[in-house]
Amino acid sequence: TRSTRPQRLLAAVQKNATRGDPRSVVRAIDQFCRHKEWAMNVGDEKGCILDSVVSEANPTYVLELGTYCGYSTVRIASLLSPNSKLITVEFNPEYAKIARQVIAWAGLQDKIHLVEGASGDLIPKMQEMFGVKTFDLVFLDHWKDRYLPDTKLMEKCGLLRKGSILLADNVICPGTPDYLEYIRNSPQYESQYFKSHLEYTKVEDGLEKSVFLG
Ligand SMILES: Cc1ncnc2c1ncn2[C@@H]1O[C@H](/C=C/CNC(=O)c2cc(-c3ccc(F)cc3)cc(O)c2O)[C@@H](O)[C@H]1O
Ligand SMILES: [Mg+2]
Repeated sequence: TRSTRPQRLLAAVQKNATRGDPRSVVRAIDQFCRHKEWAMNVGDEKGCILDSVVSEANPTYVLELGTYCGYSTVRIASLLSPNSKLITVEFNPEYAKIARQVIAWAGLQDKIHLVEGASGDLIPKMQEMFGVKTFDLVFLDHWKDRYLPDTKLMEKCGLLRKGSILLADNVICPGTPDYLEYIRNSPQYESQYFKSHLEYTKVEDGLEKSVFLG
């Protein structure tokens, strides 16, 4: 049977990236998506904004919602300090299988916990499963109608502390109107919009960075 796009993306990583070199994995995926097949990775332009937010936050515990093929997982983890951890949530087993191999090729499996399941089921278990108290940074990049309910769930579960950062992809395209409305009007968050473009295109998109004020 014909291969899937994630399988072809993984093959491009294994062909063009150097084992143990996360930046070469990121570059190989961007090349594949720009010149061969578009895929819904955060991409290189928004990826630079992601890099600066991660570097500035220097987080110990990071949560990513929506692993897909692991592009942003590798991009974020490559910037983390030695004893920090990235937990990434993915409910599609096929995507999880590909992402595990992309993460392994980058040599980042010791920094990353990929947990399979739905975010709504896993968020309430984060503390018991991983001994996490609160997350310093959350990257939201899963189904766009899940950003708001999962943010409310993280608040309810006490997973956010004063200064925790939420960084949301695609707030313009495909768009997350209910999330934007909530987060920009809530007195519990200080938000900032980083204008950019939809990965590998000239279409407008952007990231919304929101700091939880506690
Ligand atoms: C509740 C739950 N729990 C666990 N995993 C979950 C989950 N909900 C989704 N997932 C997982 O996360 C990824 C899904 C990502 C969804 N992202 C997008 O739809 C997306 C789309 C575009 C896009 C823009 C313009 C177009 F014309 C077409 C597509 C760009 C993007 O950057 C996107 O992120 C995928 O791996 C899915 O299995
Ligand atoms: Mg996205």
